[in-house]
Amino acid sequence: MSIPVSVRDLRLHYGDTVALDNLSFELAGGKIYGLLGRNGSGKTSLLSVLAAFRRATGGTVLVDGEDPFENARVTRRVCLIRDNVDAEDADRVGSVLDLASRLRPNWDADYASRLAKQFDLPLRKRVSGLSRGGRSALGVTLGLASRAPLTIFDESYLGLDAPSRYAFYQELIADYAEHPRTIILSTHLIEEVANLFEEVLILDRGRLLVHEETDTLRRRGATVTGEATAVDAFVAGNDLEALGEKRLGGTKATTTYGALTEAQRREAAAAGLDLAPVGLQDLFIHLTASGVPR
Ligand SMILES: Nc1ncnc2c1ncn2[C@@H]1O[C@H](COP(=O)(O)OP(=O)(O)OP(=O)(O)O)[C@@H](O)[C@H]1O
Repeated sequence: MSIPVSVRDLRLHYGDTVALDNLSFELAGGKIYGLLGRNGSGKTSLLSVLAAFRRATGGTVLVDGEDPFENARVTRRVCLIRDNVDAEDADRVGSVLDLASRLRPNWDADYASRLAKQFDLPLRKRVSGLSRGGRSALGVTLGLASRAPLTIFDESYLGLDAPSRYAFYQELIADYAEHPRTIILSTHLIEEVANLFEEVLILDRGRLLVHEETDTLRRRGATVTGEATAVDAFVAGNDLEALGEKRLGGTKATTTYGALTEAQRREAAAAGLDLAPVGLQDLFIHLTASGVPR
């Protein structure tokens, strides 16, 4: 039920603004992908092209092997949930779900009802009367219950409060395990969702900066923890770039950038230091900071 995505030399311009600049990548599908990037890096533009909401200026986009633009066979199998959920303001929430049940081939009505209850969706209320959290809850319900082979959440759950966001993450993982599909999440809440991502793409000013498995990406850095002087000696002795540090009494944890060699790992162990993969957010901040050599 999952579908692959292939992007070659994709360009998208809005007048003089270059939103996407020769992007190329392949998603095999059947995974949860994280799409990260600073404000204005092109995430929404990319996702809009994948879901055929916009036509590319140049390059090739294949979703399940076909150009998605004005291609109903593909678009009915792609569900993009945007920040401000696409629903008529005058419609009642219940009618929006009804409409989705008619448009979405894999719609699961029982699951939609269960999600509506879980997220306290007021079915009789008009969309215009929903709070920001209510709009996000509607988006999440539409996105999950659609079970579209390519499901995309573009920051659409950020209006939910923390308990509801965690409920969404749990639902996503549980439903994805039972009904595997290709899922892309764009987010600024990196640490919260990092564990969901099997692969991560980072956009930077319209270009693809990183496309890697999450575990591989995390090994681009390390958190070195132990007795403070030993940590400092290890970091300085190996000429490691420190991204940040935390101290607690005589103990220190320094986040470093750069993959460690086996010899360095052995040296750390011999010095009584613990090594852990680095947090995705720390890496993201480092990689997308202006002035950092790439
Ligand atoms: N409709 C539009 N008209 C003109 N420029 C646009 C339009 N939509 C986006 N842009 C520009 O294209 C670039 C990419 O924007 P996009 O919304 O895709 O980025 P984003 O990564 O989703 O940003 P954010 O994280 O802030 O939502 C930005 O420079 C933005 O100003």
